[in-house]
Amino acid sequence: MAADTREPQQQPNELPKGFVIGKDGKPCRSCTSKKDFASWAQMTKSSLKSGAGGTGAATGAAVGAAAAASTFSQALPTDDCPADVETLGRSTWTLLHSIAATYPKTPSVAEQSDLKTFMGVFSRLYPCWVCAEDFQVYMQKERIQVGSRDEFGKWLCEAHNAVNVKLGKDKFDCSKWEERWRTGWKDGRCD
Ligand SMILES: Cc1cc2nc3c(=O)[nH]c(=O)nc-3n(C[C@H](O)[C@H](O)[C@H](O)COP(=O)(O)OP(=O)(O)OC[C@H]3O[C@@H](n4cnc5c(N)ncnc54)[C@H](O)[C@@H]3O)c2cc1C
Repeated sequence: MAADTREPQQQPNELPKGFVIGKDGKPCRSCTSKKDFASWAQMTKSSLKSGAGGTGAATGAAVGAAAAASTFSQALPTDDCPADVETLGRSTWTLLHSIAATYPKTPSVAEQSDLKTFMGVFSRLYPCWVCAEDFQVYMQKERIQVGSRDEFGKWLCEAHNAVNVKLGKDKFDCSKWEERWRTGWKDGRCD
């Protein structure tokens, strides 16, 4: 889902849609879904077998990917593998929305400052670099709201929705963010 054509462009000509190379020129697991990574492994293995590789850095990336991806694809049914873009995303949203859920209703100046700092650093360190770049742009456009739990919760919900829209998913109803992440649903299914 994280298909991206931005720099670095050290990719062989034919890549499965959604496969992303990291800034180090190697396959970026945390930017790519398991499915796309496995497709890349198959393609790379076949192309290496037939002797039709790319050149220079692209070939290096391909060889690295073949080795990494063959292990990765064999290990698909287990959970103890490096996170792909979806597992990483799901876990991260859980952390972020849970931070919103426990953020004070009336935060102190220090708490507001901590949250701003955390989110700024987070947006630079997020392991999927294409996701991180877009999130930084989002944060520049939509200034973070940290004045209260509800303010931050809704800001984060809208930020998550921006990613949902980018990925072609439905928007979440942000009036329900607390039910989803703090109180549990009114129908009692979380009790
Ligand atoms: C900062 C960030 C940027 C990302 N950028 C990309 C990207 O560029 N490309 C890419 O492929 N993936 C990206 N991801 C990952 C992506 O957002 C998803 O996490 C991943 O695709 C798995 O999606 P999912 O359908 O399991 O649900 P997720 O989107 O992970 O959501 C988890 C749960 O949160 C709830 N939820 C959904 N929307 C909202 C909302 N708006 N507010 C509150 N709760 C909500 C739902 O109950 C859902 O099941 C990013 C993740 C993060 C944290």
